[in-house]
Amino acid sequence: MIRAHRVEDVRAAEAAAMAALPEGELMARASEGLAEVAAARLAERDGRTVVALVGPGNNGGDTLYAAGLLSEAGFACVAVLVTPAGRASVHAEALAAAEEAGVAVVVPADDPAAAAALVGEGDLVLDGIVGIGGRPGLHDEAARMVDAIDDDAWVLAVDLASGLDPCGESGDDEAVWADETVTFGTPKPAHLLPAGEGATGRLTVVDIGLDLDDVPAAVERLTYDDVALLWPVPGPADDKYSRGVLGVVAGGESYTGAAILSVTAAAESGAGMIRYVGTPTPTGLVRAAVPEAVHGEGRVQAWLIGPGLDVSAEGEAARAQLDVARTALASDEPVVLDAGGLDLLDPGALPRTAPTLLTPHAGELARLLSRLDAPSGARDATTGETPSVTRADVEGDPLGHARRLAARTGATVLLKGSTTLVVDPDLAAPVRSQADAPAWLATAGAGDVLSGVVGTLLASGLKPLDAGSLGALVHGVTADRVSAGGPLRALAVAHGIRPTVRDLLARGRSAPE
Ligand SMILES: NC(=O)C1=CN([C@@H]2O[C@H](COP(=O)(O)OP(=O)(O)OC[C@H]3O[C@@H](n4cnc5c(N)ncnc54)[C@H](O)[C@@H]3O)[C@@H](O)[C@H]2O)[C@@H](O)CC1
Ligand SMILES: Nc1ncnc2c1ncn2[C@@H]1O[C@H](COP(=O)(O)OP(=O)(O)O)[C@@H](O)[C@H]1O
Ligand SMILES: [K+]
Repeated sequence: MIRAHRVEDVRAAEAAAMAALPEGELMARASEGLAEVAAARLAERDGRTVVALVGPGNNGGDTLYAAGLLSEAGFACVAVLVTPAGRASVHAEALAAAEEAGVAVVVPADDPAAAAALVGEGDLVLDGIVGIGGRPGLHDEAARMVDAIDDDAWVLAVDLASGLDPCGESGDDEAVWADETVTFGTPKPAHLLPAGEGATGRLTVVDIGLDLDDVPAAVERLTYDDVALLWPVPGPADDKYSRGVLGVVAGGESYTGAAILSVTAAAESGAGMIRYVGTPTPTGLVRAAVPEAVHGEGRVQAWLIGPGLDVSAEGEAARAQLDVARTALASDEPVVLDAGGLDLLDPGALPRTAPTLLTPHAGELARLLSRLDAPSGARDATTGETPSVTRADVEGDPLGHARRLAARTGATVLLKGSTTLVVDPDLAAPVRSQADAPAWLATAGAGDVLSGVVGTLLASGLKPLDAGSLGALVHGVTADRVSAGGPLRALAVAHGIRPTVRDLLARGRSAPE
């Protein structure tokens, strides 16, 4: 698992490490690690010239020391001091060391055009303007130098792309857009959250000896090796019931395909048993496509409610299906609520007592929050009234809105997107953030497949945070394999889950202790 820590926890760990080390040792470790990565990238790209953009704090200090090491290694290095008071406001010892090592020093205020021209010559640019002490945004002079970076240069952000909010709460509108970030000790939240990861680029962590093992993370990302740790693997004493029965209320006469996709994905994920509840057309299709599923109500360990479900459908069969969904929601069984099922959430019946996982995309989350916010609880985007929350609002601040929905409902919220966030209703718990899928997965029916995977995991007894994030990881990795760089269809992703889980489990078995 990749764990990103809060800035205050990083600072405390740095202070503890510094107290036990000779002065300057931590910064030396950071700058040596940074210079090593920079030298490797220069060698890969046959680069010779290094431009270091240097700000006023320790981030600039790291960068100056690294520039000195690169100069000693034979690269042509220029330090551009993007600080209001030029030389006077940069890390003095680091500046002296850099100059001693042969780094040329330029103050843009003296001649902005000449400084910009020099910046444009860098094969590799070290962004050392600000790190974890930075506020979002760049001042004008820094922005001018960043604009002068050549399109072909490799931009290496030091600790954090300058201009980002280190906490990853606010956007990246004015940040440096790095090809790679070399961070120290541990990732920071901005590296893993939608508000920062685009500007972060490839993430490389340099170990500087911080001890954060027992410090709770702010953001977590599951990796391949977590599959073997978390995936429910049956033992000799298991039977189909003990492994977890998943009830699926999905599909209707309008959207028949969603039922097949979610039930297929559940079967491919290894559900002990699937009980499907549908209307006649999807029922016939599920019988043909997934003969393993049984039909009708019965005891389950979790319900998946909603893919392709039309809550306004009329007719006896649709009403009977919706009755099952409402009874399941009112029960004390775990529930995954997806797509149309989200419309069944009754604000008066929240929070549910049992584990509950909501799996909206941005538009569904906006619609649900708008409905829950409305005084009557009845307003809906489809009525023509202006919703209080729009899709654009959610896309502008996905984490904030996922947290808001989790707080409002007491449920775990999985917000789908190119980065999928899973937020626990205990807002102090780490946020899970998964970004494993190719953009080819943005295709109709992909969400139905995800719901079948997470439903199976919830039925097997995983808590919603694990079920959601593990499901998103496996869904994304499967999509990547199925796509192999080209188009994919949702049904192919569903069929790819079984071999993907098998291979990820085998990887866990062969991993060294
Ligand atoms: N604390 C430590 O022991 C270590 C810190 N390290 C480095 O130190 C960095 C943190 O250093 P600092 O706490 O000095 O903070 P930074 O160097 O990140 O920046 C703080 C300075 O930048 C100014 N500033 C903030 N936002 C700005 C903006 N948007 N535009 C322009 N100026 C802005 C502040 O007024 C302050 O002077 C880390 O990111 C890391 O690179 C590493 O050397 C490892 C050890
Ligand atoms: N740009 C993207 N890159 C990677 N994955 C994406 C991207 N856009 C969407 N996804 C993923 O594709 C799936 C789409 O789900 P959803 O919007 O519910 O589709 P549908 O309702 O048609 O099934 C989600 O798992 C989401 O995380
Ligand atoms: K930086």
